[in-house]
Amino acid sequence: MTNHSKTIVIDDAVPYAEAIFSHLGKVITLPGKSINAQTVKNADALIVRSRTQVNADLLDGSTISFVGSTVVGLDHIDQEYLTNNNIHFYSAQGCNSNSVAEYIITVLFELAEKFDFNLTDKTLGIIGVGNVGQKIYNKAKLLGITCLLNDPPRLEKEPGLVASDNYVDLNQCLTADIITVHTPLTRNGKHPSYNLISADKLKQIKPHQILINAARGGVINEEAWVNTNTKANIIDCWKNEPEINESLYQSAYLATPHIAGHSLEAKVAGSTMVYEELCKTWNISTQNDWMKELPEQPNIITVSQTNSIQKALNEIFNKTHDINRDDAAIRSDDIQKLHNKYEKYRRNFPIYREWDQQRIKKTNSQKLNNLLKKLGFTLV
Ligand SMILES: NC(=O)c1ccc[n+]([C@@H]2O[C@H](COP(=O)([O-])OP(=O)(O)OC[C@H]3O[C@@H](n4cnc5c(N)ncnc54)[C@H](O)[C@@H]3O)[C@@H](O)[C@H]2O)c1
Ligand SMILES: O=C(O)[C@H](O)[C@H](O)COP(=O)(O)O
Repeated sequence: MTNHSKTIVIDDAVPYAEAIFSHLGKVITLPGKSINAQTVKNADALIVRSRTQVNADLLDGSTISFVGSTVVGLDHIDQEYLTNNNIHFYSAQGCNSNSVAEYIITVLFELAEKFDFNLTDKTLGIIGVGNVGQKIYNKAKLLGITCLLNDPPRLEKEPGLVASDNYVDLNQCLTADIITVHTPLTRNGKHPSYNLISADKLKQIKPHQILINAARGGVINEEAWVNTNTKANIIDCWKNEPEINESLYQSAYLATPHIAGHSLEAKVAGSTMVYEELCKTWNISTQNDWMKELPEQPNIITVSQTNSIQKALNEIFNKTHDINRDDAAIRSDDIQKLHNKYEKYRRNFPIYREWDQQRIKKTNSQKLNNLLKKLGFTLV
């Protein structure tokens, strides 16, 4: 039964918002950017993704006592303000890490195909080995890709990692053939990540190297990146989205509109994690009736050839999430059109499912079948 005494304002990009949250109170859904002081003034809970700045300007004078974020990045949340004002805050850490890891692995296989190299001959540098970075590392290891890892804050907490894994300093990590960044965007503290790959650091990059940013705009210095000669730039996260830097955009071999974490599983995990926390906070039992709204399993994937495992995997990854389609969807030489398409496409992003939801028709290669199982696919 709906509790009409409570009001919950929710970003309308939170999937199944009405179905999941409506038994807890009156649900008001709004585009994240349209959530303002007026719309939250008399509400009890606010549930955002990344497009709402949560701070004193938004919440001063409101009745909000719970803020939930169904995404991971925290750079849009003034957590100190929330603590000081006794507002309960919860964010769905880890909810989309597998989605981003699958995006990166898909990108790697696409690059290998395009530039005709063998991934097992390359090194992959992972900067930031948290939920996302660790999953990329685990998958890369299964696929025989050599990794260099960099995460000074994690090493301080777990010094034993140096001995057991390929942890290196940033300069060494920047020698990898392919470098991918997965730190949060932070400007303070002992290890700020803003401008981590600075103009100076970019001078170390050689023309055979590939740079990927699916973390946040600003971790790699964009102004210097535009003028850095690389083999390819892959960019999912940008400064000033959706008004992204035109020259950097044109330099990108693959440019996607901040969708690496947008699998259906990731979005649903973000929503349900916040939902469970809100139920706990309000001391209300959870319900799962809304789950009947989830779409059916995707169709079975068939692989057209198995002579090359790398090519077969590229085909399969592309069939689960077509990253070239995401790039093409926003491509435009007219920067204004690009900016418009950017936000529109990500807000209406086509549903895709993670590997563990996918069924593959058993191939005639036992090695490929084993690898697919280890990567989470079901063979039928
Ligand atoms: N493109 C997308 O759709 C998408 C999706 C999810 C997350 N993200 C971004 O990726 C970031 C990472 O996500 P996560 O779930 O792995 O977060 P996480 O907190 O689990 O991991 C971040 C890791 O980065 C490390 N780190 C912090 N500062 C560092 C520094 N200066 N140098 C090296 N390592 C550093 C931390 O120690 C931690 O291990 C998020 O904060 C978010 O901004 C983007
Ligand atoms: O930080 C995160 O979790 C991701 O960047 C997330 O995918 C972004 O959320 P969105 O912009 O879709 O609201």
